[in-house]
Amino acid sequence: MTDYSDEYRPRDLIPLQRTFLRLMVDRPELATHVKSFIWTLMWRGFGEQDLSEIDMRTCEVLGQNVACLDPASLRQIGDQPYLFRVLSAEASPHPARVDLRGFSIFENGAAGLPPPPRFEATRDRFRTCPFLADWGSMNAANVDCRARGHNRAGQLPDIWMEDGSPVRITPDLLLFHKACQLRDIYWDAACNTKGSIYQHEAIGPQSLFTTTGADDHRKLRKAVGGSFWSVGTLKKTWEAKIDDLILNWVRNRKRPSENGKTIILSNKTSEFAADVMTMVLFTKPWGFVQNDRDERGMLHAWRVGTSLFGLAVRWRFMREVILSSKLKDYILPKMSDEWGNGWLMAQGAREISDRHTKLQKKGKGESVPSFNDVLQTAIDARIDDEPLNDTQRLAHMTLLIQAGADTTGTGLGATLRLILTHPKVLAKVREEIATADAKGLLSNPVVQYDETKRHLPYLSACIRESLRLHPPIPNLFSRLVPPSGDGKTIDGFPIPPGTQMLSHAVVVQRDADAFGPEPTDEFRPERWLESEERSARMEGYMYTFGMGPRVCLGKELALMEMHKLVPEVLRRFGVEVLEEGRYCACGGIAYLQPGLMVRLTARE
Ligand code: HEM
Repeated sequence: MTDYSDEYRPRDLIPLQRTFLRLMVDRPELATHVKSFIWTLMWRGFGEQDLSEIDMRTCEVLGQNVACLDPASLRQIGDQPYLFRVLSAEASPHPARVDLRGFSIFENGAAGLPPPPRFEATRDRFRTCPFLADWGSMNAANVDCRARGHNRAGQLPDIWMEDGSPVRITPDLLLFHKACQLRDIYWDAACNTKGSIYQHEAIGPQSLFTTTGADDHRKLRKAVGGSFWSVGTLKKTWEAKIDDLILNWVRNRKRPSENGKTIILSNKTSEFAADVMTMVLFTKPWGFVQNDRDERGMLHAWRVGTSLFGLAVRWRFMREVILSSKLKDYILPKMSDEWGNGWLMAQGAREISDRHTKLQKKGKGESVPSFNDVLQTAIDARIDDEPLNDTQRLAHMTLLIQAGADTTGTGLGATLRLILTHPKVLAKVREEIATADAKGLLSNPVVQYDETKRHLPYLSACIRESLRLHPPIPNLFSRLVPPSGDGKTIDGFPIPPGTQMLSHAVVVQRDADAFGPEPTDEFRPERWLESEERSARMEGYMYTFGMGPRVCLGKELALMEMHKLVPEVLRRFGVEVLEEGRYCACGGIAYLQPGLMVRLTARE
């Protein structure tokens, strides 16, 4: 019998797995004892062809027995008949696994569609549309269903490897799911390059978010980031203006025609956040609050559009064929549109042009007020002493509205939903607000950011807990291990050069080692209040706003909005929840679907 021991080296997964397969081939009777088999890091040293052969072999030996079988090669999945054979075998792979792999944006992307089909439907989909299986580029979409699946109790946890080893989504893309692994991925300056799916023009010119190279990103971030986004500047320059918006928002809700009326509160919070963004960008908000509506359907278009956006960047066929043809005129938003993302871009362009006119007048000595908004910082920004051009400025403005409006709105809506649907939590929050109010610790008419943090610790804990449990951007943000070099080791796992590494907030923020011992899929604000030391440790594991050099630019702004509007809603209104909706992760973003439907009644 072959001696396998020389190839068996703990932690050295490749020889280990290779050896294991040889053992199974030699002694197929042992395969009946195998319950689950997942290839990990198996591709190193193999070409695609070899991988396919290895998979064939694996499926032959293990396909009939194991409950969870994960082949190694995923490219050209549609051309691999053995996969269908495995899928249709009696002992099929774990359905959640197949969901994860075989599930595309088509099934999963659009709101309102039925829940993800099990592998039967997935298999049918491949039969009819094998070209959908361009996994090399579409892979990332599929992890969305992990977030969704997680809500369907019991489906996903068992696909994680107990020892924390990464889950391979495609041959060169690894998903890490332990919170302790995050720092090694996102704080490593050598890996601050984003994967190639960000390099596309389907969504316009490069912005902070789509800049892939570490150096280019650093320069752009330095130019358009900076102290503007610090908590100190935001408080000094913008908090009073945000107060005005909150007062308007509250006034709308208190109008006789509105008081006691059924509303979708989570949509109203998004409208508020959208106006904060447009105000911070251009000084004068675009009217979401003033007109008490989703102006030009921008929020709606954003939610619907992210599925297309996801498809455009991840599906090579879409990106390279469809969007390079005339068809793109029918698919992508246009500046001539009267609504949605097209209108957003057109309005952004008008704001920029209007600003140039005003600055020219100022240059001629006319009386024009000074601006201290984001647009002004983009006009003043320099990269290597060169100003940005207007296309770059517009890309920046568009990105900020998209990145900061509905995301923060979802953060607000989800926090209110979780508080309102947990009666004990709600009672504690109300009591905390009432006590602080009675002591005169909360400003009137609008609570200040610092006051909530200092005097409403339980409410602050609710916000953190909501951001942990229901992150508004449950997306995959990949970083690249330098293609040349020795690769990298994370948590003891060797990662080959050229690998894309990523994580997912929904998954990682349920890691019991980081956020336990309380059940991590439950809303327990108390976990943040046990001790400062524990709370700081958990904060270090939070991935909701990303981490490292590409951490969210608007994190402090989003937190400020949440620490102001949430207490204001709860102290100004009685709230009857008519339909709580559900947290829905879709196309890389999340929102409440169909929404948090409530009746607000003004309190004296
Ligand atoms: C609760 C609300 C928000 C959440 C959950 C959130 C989440 C995130 C995450 C996870 C990233 C990191 C992406 C990566 O690693 O590549 C990010 C980046 C970014 N966010 Fe936010 N964000 C929020 C609000 C905002 C706001 C209000 C703004 C407005 C300024 C904003 C602007 C940005 C920008 C510009 C980036 C790209 C930063 C870079 O690559 O340098 N976000 N956000």
